[in-house]
Amino acid sequence: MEPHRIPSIPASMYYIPNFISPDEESHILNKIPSNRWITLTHRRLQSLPARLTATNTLLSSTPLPEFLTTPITPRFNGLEIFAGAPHGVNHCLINEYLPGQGIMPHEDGAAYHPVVATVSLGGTVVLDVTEKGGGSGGEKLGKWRILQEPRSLLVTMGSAYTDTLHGIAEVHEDDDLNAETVANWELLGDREPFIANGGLNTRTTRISLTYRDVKKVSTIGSKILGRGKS
Ligand SMILES: O=C(O)CCC(=O)C(=O)O
Ligand SMILES: [Fe+2]
Repeated sequence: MEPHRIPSIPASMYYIPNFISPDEESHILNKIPSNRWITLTHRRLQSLPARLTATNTLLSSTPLPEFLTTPITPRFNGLEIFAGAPHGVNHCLINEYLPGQGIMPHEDGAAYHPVVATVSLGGTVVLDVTEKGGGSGGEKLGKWRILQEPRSLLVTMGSAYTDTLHGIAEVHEDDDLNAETVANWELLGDREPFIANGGLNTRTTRISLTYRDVKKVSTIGSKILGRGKS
């Protein structure tokens, strides 16, 4: 993973362009169920294999569907991305953003083992990453921009997971994209379109798959079956 590390960001974020092929990308896009979207004001999403409960518990005995695991999760294993996670990947959030849509700056929090792996499909966006404030005000907080190309993988772990917020601006264009302003510029699969376009990225529909390990998994199913005792 070391060659993929994004420099300048707190440890650790990694960016891998072309993590999946164009054929794999269209296969996944075709398999996303059209009738399972949960519509929010600024985007829509699917939470698989189930939504977390109010206590952030994954209450499901169904594994992730095949289109989300093949070929992606074996590649995570090859890179040992979830090697330290108690369950490995057990959850995936599918987010869809139309041009002009985004997500407010937030942290993913303690419900998950502190590793997120994001596969991007469709369009390109800038993810804004900011250092969390210490509270006293005054101090200069770190800010970084990560350009996420379609078919790329972004991995966030460690203090990048615990000490920063991430968000996507609600814009139709990302501008001023260059070596000075984009933290993963040298790691991009293809910088040419942004250079040719004067540092602009025109948003098109983007779908992201965020893979995680939900820490609390209910054993209710196995209790019902009388297999819960260990
Ligand atoms: O779409 C993305 O890349 C980010 C999604 C996100 O931050 C989340 O689902 O928590
Ligand atoms: Fe997030």
